[in-house]
Amino acid sequence: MVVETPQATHHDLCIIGSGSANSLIDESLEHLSIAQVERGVGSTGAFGGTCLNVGCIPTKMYAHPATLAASAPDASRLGVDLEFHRAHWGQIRDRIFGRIDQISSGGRDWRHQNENVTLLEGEGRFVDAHTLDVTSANGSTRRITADRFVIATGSRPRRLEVPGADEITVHTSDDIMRRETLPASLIILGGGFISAEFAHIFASFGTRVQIINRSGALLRQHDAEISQRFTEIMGRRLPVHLDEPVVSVARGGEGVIVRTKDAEGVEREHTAEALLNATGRIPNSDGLGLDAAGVTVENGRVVVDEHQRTSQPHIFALGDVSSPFQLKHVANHEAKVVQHNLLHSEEPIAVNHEAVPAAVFGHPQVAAVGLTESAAREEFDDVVTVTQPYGSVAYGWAMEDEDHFCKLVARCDGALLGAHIIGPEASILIQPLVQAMATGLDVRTMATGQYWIHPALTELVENALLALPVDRKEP
Ligand SMILES: Cc1cc2nc3c(=O)[nH]c(=O)nc-3n(C[C@H](O)[C@H](O)[C@H](O)COP(=O)(O)OP(=O)(O)OC[C@H]3O[C@@H](n4cnc5c(N)ncnc54)[C@H](O)[C@@H]3O)c2cc1C
Ligand SMILES: NC(=O)c1ccc[n+]([C@@H]2O[C@H](COP(=O)([O-])OP(=O)(O)OC[C@H]3O[C@@H](n4cnc5c(N)ncnc54)[C@H](O)[C@@H]3O)[C@@H](O)[C@H]2O)c1
Repeated sequence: MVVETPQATHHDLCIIGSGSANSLIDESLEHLSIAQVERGVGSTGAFGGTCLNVGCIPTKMYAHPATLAASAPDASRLGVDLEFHRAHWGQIRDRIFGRIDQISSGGRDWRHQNENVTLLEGEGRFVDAHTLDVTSANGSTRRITADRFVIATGSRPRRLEVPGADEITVHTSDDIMRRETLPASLIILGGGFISAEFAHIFASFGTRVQIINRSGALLRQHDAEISQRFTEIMGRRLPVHLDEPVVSVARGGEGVIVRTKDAEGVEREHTAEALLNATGRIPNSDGLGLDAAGVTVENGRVVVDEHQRTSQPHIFALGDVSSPFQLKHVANHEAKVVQHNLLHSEEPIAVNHEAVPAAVFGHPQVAAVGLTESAAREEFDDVVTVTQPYGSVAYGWAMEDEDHFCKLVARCDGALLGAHIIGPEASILIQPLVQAMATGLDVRTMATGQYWIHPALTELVENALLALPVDRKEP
């Protein structure tokens, strides 16, 4: 029920954010009066959050044509001459955002039509545990109160905090995809997911890309063998500067100059037309007035229990603002848990953060689930592993593959602890291994208890499972 007072409008539920929290609002919450607060994400201030507007979806819509463009050298190894002429950046960009922007604005219009939902377009900030001020772009503020809240404010790109950063254009994933032109050259700072995906996209389209990374390997959070192989392959494709922390940036050279200094004190200068900062994302917990609401924040993340409840039992949180995983499928799962717990507070369900997979849509792709070998060895003393090359199965012969592999980590009794794949279609090949971990299927039953289509690339997974030295007393 909406209650208007001279000071504030009261709602049953207030949801801050229109990303993953958007899926909370369906017919099951029709009986509630809901205020949804959204300030607009990215460079366009769009409705619908990161994944739709500036994250998963547009990046993969760029990565797919990039993979086509990058296939020419692979084809020539197989005796097929393909030639890459050029990427029509403007055409690709307009096709992608012509589709996405409509979905975003359609979602916003739909929300405005919902009878039980009031969409408040502005920045939310708690005044106390039940009161939120919403300040719109024109500076006007509306005050609302609510019985319960969901904080789903996501995360934002980390700012580059070195001298000179305020004087040049430092792109982030929020704005680089909407550039007017394809840059002739690009420096990418960071060696994680976003760096890997944008390096693939721009390098494939013909931009001279270089990566500058503070540490000694790319995708460092992955299993060490995967990280090492990915770093090697990227190093063959484009210049990768490792162990080079950035000390300053400036206008000059081809457009921007990035100065670095390594541990020995050696200073270097790199130049490119454009600069992309991809050094991580910060949860949007600051600026929300969470102190005033009595909501605990640790290391920037809103603290939640297994039911996604914050330190205030009537305030839930989900997604990048509170999750240890900044992944859309995790945020979606957490949203389902929150929805259930809003409706059934007497029988709350718990979140499941076991066997969370992730894929990097670079070239090559990388996909992983579960423990790395080193994490597994820290936890268990009977760890066995196998590293199975793509080139060891028939489809890998067809591809003349020499670079890529599947690595499995298990216990001697056949329990799968982790799976790591680098290579073509890794994001798809990982899924049966995710299923095995989620259902507790042991590696022998998985390998021998089903047909594996011959000679599909999935034989890579079958052979890796068969090669694992399980069922033995000793590792
Ligand atoms: C370039 C990129 C590529 C990615 N690719 C993938 C991928 O392939 N697969 C994958 O699983 N994950 C991917 N991710 C991660 C994924 O996008 C996020 O984990 C997910 O979108 C987080 O959802 P969320 O609901 O927590 O936040 P969001 O979707 O960001 O929603 C939060 C919303 O809250 C709004 N907001 C913030 N503060 C306030 C406030 N004070 N008042 C009002 N509104 C506010 C924001 O404007 C935003 O719309 C990618 C991320 C990026 C940046
Ligand atoms: N395919 C996907 O699922 C996908 C794609 C893109 C982003 N994401 C999500 O978004 C998150 C953010 O992506 P990201 O690539 O920005 O972060 P990341 O954590 O994957 O990588 C950040 C990189 O920046 C480096 N770094 C951090 N602080 C630095 C500093 N001060 N100076 C120099 N280097 C620094 C890190 O060492 C690392 O190499 C990812 O962790 C991921 O969860 C997912």
